[in-house]
This record gives sequence, structure tokens and C-alpha cells, in this order.
Amino acid sequence: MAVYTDVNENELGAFLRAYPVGELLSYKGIAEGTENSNFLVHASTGSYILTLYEKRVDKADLPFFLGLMGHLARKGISCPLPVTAHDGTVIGTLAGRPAVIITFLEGLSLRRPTAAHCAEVGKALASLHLAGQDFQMRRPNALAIDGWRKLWDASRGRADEVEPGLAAEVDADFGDFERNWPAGLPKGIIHADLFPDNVFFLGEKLSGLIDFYFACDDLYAYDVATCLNAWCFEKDFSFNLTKGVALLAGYQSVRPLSGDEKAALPMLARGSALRFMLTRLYDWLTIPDGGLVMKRDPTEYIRRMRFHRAIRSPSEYGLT
Ligand SMILES: Nc1ncnc2c1ncn2[C@@H]1O[C@H](COP(=O)(O)OP(=O)(O)O)[C@@H](O)[C@H]1O
Ligand SMILES: N[C@@H](CCOP(=O)(O)O)C(=O)O
Repeated sequence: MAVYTDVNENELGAFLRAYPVGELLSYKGIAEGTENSNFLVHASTGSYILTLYEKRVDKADLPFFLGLMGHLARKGISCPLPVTAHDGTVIGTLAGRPAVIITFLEGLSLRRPTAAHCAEVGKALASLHLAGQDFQMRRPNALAIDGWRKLWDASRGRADEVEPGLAAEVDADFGDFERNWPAGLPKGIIHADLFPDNVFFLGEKLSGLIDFYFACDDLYAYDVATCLNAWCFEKDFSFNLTKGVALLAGYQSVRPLSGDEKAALPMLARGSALRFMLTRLYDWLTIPDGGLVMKRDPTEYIRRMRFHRAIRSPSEYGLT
């Protein structure tokens, strides 16, 4: 459920008059998504997405996220383009929330991606990394190790309720990450949340990337590791090597990974699994059942953490 704030027809009609989108024809709330309220808007010039930013997005980050989407769209990445209002601004106010209009992308997100889809995602991720290289704004990753530590401090006391032994397991992991997190690898703009719900396809062809609200500066190979976690595991938590081979080959057909990046993949994939386990665990323990925020199962990412801990060589992900 992702309509936390309701919008009435009159206020939306007035809001839209500030943008070059024509007259409001119809609109409806979009159930998918987690963080913000989203609406599909039909106006006389076409379809748009209206996003109202809710409290978990830091308003100070909006110029970075929206500037990045504009930059990537202009460089040929298929992602939403924020619409500029008649007065030259992009961010307006609607129903008391910061609000924007972005272009609508055609396509569907997939519940069961195939290896062919994984190859497309790998290519798109590498193209995004290259296209972001000359983006001028910077945003440190709020969910790097220090951010993980804050989430863990808030959740550790109840972690064993979710999985007995989890507190000790994650404590040991933190020691490892703090000593061995890779330094000196290529970095730049990363998406940081390129999960299947944020990628659209038309058949086997990738048609768009959305949801740049975790984008930041971090290691490119960390973004690759996040995609391995999000795209290449099956429902039974087994790693699908065919999908790993496809995703990594797709990525490397656009941006080859260095030897150091390849060697770091097991540590990065473990770290990324911990990062998503922690945000899920925090939500699981702090958000009341029946609330508006959709809670995701942290144990799916505990399984991935264990898988990566047992990896002996990056070739086990499908690197050749
Ligand atoms: N530019 C877009 N074009 C088409 N649909 C979109 C677009 N942006 C968002 N959506 C729809 O809105 C949903 C939620 O968007 P998302 O950015 O993932 O929200 P949240 O940040 O709240 O998770 C998506 O799953 C998709 O259905
Ligand atoms: N991809 C994250 C949750 C973030 O949700 P999104 O709707 O903003 O992509 C996870 O799976 O934990």
C-alpha cells in the first residue's frame, strides 16, 4: 500500500496548472511502492506519475534524486524525467507534502525474472554507472556501515525473536565488515535499490528503471552485488548460477569489472545482504502490524548472508 496521503480533485487540478501537462483528466492511487504516495495521473498531454514525499525521505535529498533522474534521462537511460513547472521549479507542494510530477514509463515489473531479464538488468546497471560519471551532485550512502550500525543498535535487543542466534551472528559480521570492507574500488553514482519492482520490461526488453530514492555515491561493485542478491536467488533461497552468469556478463559487456572488484564481490554481497536484512528487520520490529508501510521478511536476507559467508571464490557467482 503506498498512498499515505489523499489528494482531492480540486487541489490536484490547481497543482497541475503550474506544470506544462495540460488539463487533469483522471487520476488514481498506486498500491505498489513503500516509501512515498504515488498516483497515476492522466492529463490532456499524456500520463504522468505524481509523487508526494512522505516522512522517510529527507527533503534535503530531493534535488539530488530529481537532478539525477533528469541527468540520466538526458543521457539516454530510460528513467522518469521530472517535469519542470512554468516558473522553472520542479518541487511543488500538494496536500502539505513536497510533490513532483515525473514522466510515466511503459512496462511491467516482474515477479519471476529469467536469465535473459537478468542479462538486461546487468547491462542497464552498467550503463547507469557510466552515465552517472559526469553528474555533479554528490550524496554519501546513508546506508553504508555507519548507517547499518544505527539500525542494528535499534534492533539488536529483539533480533533473536526473529531468528534465534541472530544477534551473535550479526555482531560477528560487523567485526568482519569493519576490518575487511574493500577500500579503493571504483566508485560513483549507484542506484542502490535496483530490485525487480524497480525495473520495467516489455517482454524480454528492459523498458525503464525507477525509484532513485536510495541513489548515492558508493562502490559500483556494491550495486552489482545488490543486484545479484535481488535478481539471482530463487524462492527456496538457492542461488541460480545461470542468472548470476547472465547478470554479470550483461554488466561486463558494458563496464568490465576489475580484478579487485571481482575479488571483493563475496564481501560486498554479504554487506548488501546485511543492509537489506537490517532495514527489513528494523521495519519488522518497529512498524505496527496493519500499518501503512509494507513490511518485508528479513529472514530472506539472513539466508543470503549465510550463502555469501560460505563463498570461497567469486567464480561461484558466475564470473568467468
Ligand atoms: N515513472 C513511472 N512510470 C510508471 N509507473 C511508475 C513510475 N514511477 C512509479 N511508478 C509506479 O509506482 C510504484 C511505486 O513507485 P516507487 O518509486 O517504487 O515508490 P516508493 O519509492 O514508494 O517505493 C511502482 O511500483 C510503479 O508501479
Ligand atoms: N528493496 C527493498 C525495499 C525498498 O522498497 P522499494 O519499494 O522502495 O523498492 C527491500 O526489498 O528490502
